[in-house]
Amino acid sequence: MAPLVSILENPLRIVDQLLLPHTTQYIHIDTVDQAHAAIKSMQIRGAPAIASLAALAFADHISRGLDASAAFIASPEAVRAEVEPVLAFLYTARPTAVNLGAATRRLTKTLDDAVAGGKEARVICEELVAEAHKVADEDVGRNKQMAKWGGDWLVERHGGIDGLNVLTVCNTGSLATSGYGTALGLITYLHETKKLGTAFYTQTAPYHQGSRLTALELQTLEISSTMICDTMVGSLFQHYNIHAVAVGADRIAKNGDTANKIGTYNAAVLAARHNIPFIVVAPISTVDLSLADGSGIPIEQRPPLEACLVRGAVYPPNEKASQATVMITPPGLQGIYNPSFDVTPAELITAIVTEKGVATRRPGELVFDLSGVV
Ligand SMILES: CSC[C@@H](O)[C@@H](O)C(=O)COP(=O)(O)O
Repeated sequence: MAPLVSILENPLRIVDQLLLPHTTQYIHIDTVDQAHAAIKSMQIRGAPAIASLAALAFADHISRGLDASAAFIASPEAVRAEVEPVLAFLYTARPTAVNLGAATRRLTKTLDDAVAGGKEARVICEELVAEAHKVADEDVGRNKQMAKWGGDWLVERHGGIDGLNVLTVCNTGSLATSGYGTALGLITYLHETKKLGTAFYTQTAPYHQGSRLTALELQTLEISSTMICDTMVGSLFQHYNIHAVAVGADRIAKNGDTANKIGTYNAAVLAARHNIPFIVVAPISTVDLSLADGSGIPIEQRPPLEACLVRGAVYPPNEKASQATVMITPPGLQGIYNPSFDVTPAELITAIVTEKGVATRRPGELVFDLSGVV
């Protein structure tokens, strides 16, 4: 079966990830406001995918202005007055994934360079649209590159054996990117090169990116897989031969400390206890060299209610009500901790894979120096 697609263009649409895996419904994104709301509500999620959607919604906004000869085409200053608030607004949609900020900064630089180069307003807008499309289009190619770097590195580390069992957390596949995926891309590459044994994945409560989205992607790709509850990682490591943990990232500090989906840190601590390589797979746009370490990474706190609810299909199947959201806590429960991400310290990470290659820590060092990688 064809891989799932998170974003379709012309007209811009996204698959509503709140309804997956039981309903596949594409929703139109006609405005920057709709893109912001879709990212915030997690109808689309995954650090690269939200950067791609923000860039494409921005491109559509500018294109519509060009087609309609909008007032902001009047001068370079008017373009700037239009563009800067739109980019600043998109950047506020979710705080931890730095790719969104990397995309908005990249587009701001395109604007600055074009204005400094004395270009006329229409040309500046055309360059902005082209650059925004590049943000989304580049993603698939670099994902395939990272998957190969990381997959080949892992196979070599294990002496070229087949049947590698890899655990992943959350969803980092086609749904979380413009296509192919990061950590799930590595798993897909191992499958394609016949080196994969089984892909294990956590359910990833409370949003269940694992049991709803990774499950669907692996099923669609016909990759041999096994789901575990988040609480079973230690048991898995005790009872199965797991050759690696591969995860994505929302932001990586200069020293390699990595923010990723809540539960990643637990898996990293247990992987270290069991001497299992722990691999982070993420594009360079995820590295934030402005942060020396992970203590400065903003961690998004999701609404407490999200941790009290489970969404899914009615079971056993019932024609009257196909989907339902149920509350699993007593009504009115107070005191709920619901951070969306945690930070895994660099010392627990064996390798960080970007499109430039595989970075490892120097022998005896607890941290990475990623300044040379970016
Ligand atoms: C290629 S996706 C990388 C990360 O964004 C992913 O691992 C993750 O943590 C996603 O979190 P989410 O809250 O679903 O957006």
